[in-house]
Amino acid sequence: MATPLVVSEVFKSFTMHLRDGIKLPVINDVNFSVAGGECVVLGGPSGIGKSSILKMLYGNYAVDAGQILVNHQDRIVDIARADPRTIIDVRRHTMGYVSQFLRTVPRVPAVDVVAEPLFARGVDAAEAREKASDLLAKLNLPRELWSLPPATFSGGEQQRVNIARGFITSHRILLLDEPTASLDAVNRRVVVEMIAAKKSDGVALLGIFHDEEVREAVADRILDVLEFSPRKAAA
Ligand SMILES: Nc1ncnc2c1ncn2[C@@H]1O[C@H](COP(=O)(O)OP(=O)(O)OP(=O)(O)O)[C@@H](O)[C@H]1O
Repeated sequence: MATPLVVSEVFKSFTMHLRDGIKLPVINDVNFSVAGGECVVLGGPSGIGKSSILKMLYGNYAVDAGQILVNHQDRIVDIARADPRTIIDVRRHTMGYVSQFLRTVPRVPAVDVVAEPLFARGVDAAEAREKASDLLAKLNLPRELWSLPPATFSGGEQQRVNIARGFITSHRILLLDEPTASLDAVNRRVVVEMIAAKKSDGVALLGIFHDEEVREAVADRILDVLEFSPRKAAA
């Protein structure tokens, strides 16, 4: 089977249109791949470009040059050049993303927020809700919250809903942007176990973890993003 994710010669800069079009180079010549069953962690100092890399991979940020090759339903898709419809299809079937914050939808109960990626894939609603409930129980979200919209939940409760939503599918690639930032020690351990289970299932994981204990527990490899920094080249 082809490698799930291959990033090759990627460059990214931000153009500040309100500041005379000043160009801020962020990363140069990014090269790495993530194999199935592997968890690669993006490391390096604050502001070096870790989140920007994840956002490019997920198709949220444009890429100046290079390729982001994703093995999607037995063909290779280059996210750097894919049209929006293809990117939506890749997100639905192949590549998941757990951001640090939940984007809450008014009036939708937590259990349906979690089950939604399965609804989108045509899974039976009762089956999807059962799987969502299992994940919310595993993440110790109080049962009385499951039927409520998450808008008023605490930061850690919202983050657990977000993690459950990101982990509910069997996507072959999972991008994790600080998924444990607002969690207590017990729930951090649950997430570490959930990541280990994804690895055993052959999922390719790429994440940012500022918590050193979590990073050490999940990382097969730490990629120092400083290596790709234009600041390094200028030093
Ligand atoms: N949308 C944007 N527009 C302009 N500049 C941006 C944008 N997003 C990020 N940047 C800049 O790109 C650089 C890298 O930011 P990024 O968030 O990727 O870093 P990071 O390594 O994830 O940082 P941290 O560990 O603090 O979260 C920063 O200098 C940031 O200001």
